[in-house]
Amino acid sequence: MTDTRAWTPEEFEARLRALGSLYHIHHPYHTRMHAGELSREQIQGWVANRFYYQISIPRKDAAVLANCPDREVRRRWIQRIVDHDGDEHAEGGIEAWIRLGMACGLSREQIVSQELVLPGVRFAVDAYINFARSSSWQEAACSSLTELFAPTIHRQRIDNWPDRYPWIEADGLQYFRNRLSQAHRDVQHGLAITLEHFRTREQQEHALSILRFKLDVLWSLCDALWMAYVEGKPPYFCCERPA
Ligand SMILES: O=C(O)c1cc(C(=O)O)c2c(n1)C(=O)C(=O)c1cc(C(=O)O)[nH]c1-2
Repeated sequence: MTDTRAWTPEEFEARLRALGSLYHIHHPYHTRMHAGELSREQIQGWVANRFYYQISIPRKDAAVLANCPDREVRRRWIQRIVDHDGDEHAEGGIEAWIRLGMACGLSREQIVSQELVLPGVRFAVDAYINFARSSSWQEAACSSLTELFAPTIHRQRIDNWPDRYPWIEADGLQYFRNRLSQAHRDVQHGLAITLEHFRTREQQEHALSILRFKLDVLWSLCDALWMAYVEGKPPYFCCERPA
C-alpha cells in the first residue's frame, strides 16, 4: 500500500530543502562563474539578463498582494516590493542591480533598455510572474522558496568575485550583501505560510511540485545564457536575417 499520510512539518520542510540539490547554483553557468572561469562578456551577459528577473520580482510580489485577502500577510509581503523598488529612504535592489551592471562595465542604458535580454530568459521569468498571477497567494508564496538556497549563492559571489574578477568594482557587490538579510527574512515568512497551508500529503506534494517549477524557471534562465554566451549560439545565430 502506498503511504499517503501527511508529513510532519519537519519532514515536509526537509523535503522542500532537499530540492536545493536542483538549485541553479549547480548549473554550469554558475559553477564556472564561481570558479572564476567566465569572461567579461559572459559576466556582463548574466547581469544584463538577470536584470529582467530583478525588475519582474516586484511585479510578481504585487500579484501575490492582489490575490491575498489577509491584511496581516500583505503588511509583511509588501516589504518585498519596497526592497526592490526602493523608497525615500533606500534606493532599492533594482538600482543596486544597475550599479552591479555598471561595476561590470555595462552602461546604465545597456541594462535598462533590456537590449541584451534573451527570449528564453524573458519566457522563463514571465512564466514565474504568470504563475503568481494565476495561482493562490499561498502557492505563489511557496514558489518563492528557492530563496531558501539563495544566501549560499550570494555569499559565494561576495567571497569569490573580488579575487576571481578583480576588474569588477567592489562597490557593485552591495546588491548581494543586502540580499543576505532580506532573503533570510523572506524565507521565514514564505516557509511559515507554506508549512501552515499545505497540510495533507497531496497538498504537500503539490507544494514540492511548485518549488520544482520555480527551479525550472531558474535553470532555464541559465540554459538560455549558456546557449548564447558559452556555445556562442544565440537565437537565430545560424539563420539568414530577413531583409
Ligand atoms: O542570485 C540568485 O541566485 C537569486 C536567486 C533567487 C531565487 O532563488 O529565486 C532570488 C534572488 N537571487 C534575488 O536576489 C531575489 O531578490 C529574489 C526574490 C525571489 C523570489 O522568488 O521572490 N527570488 C530571488
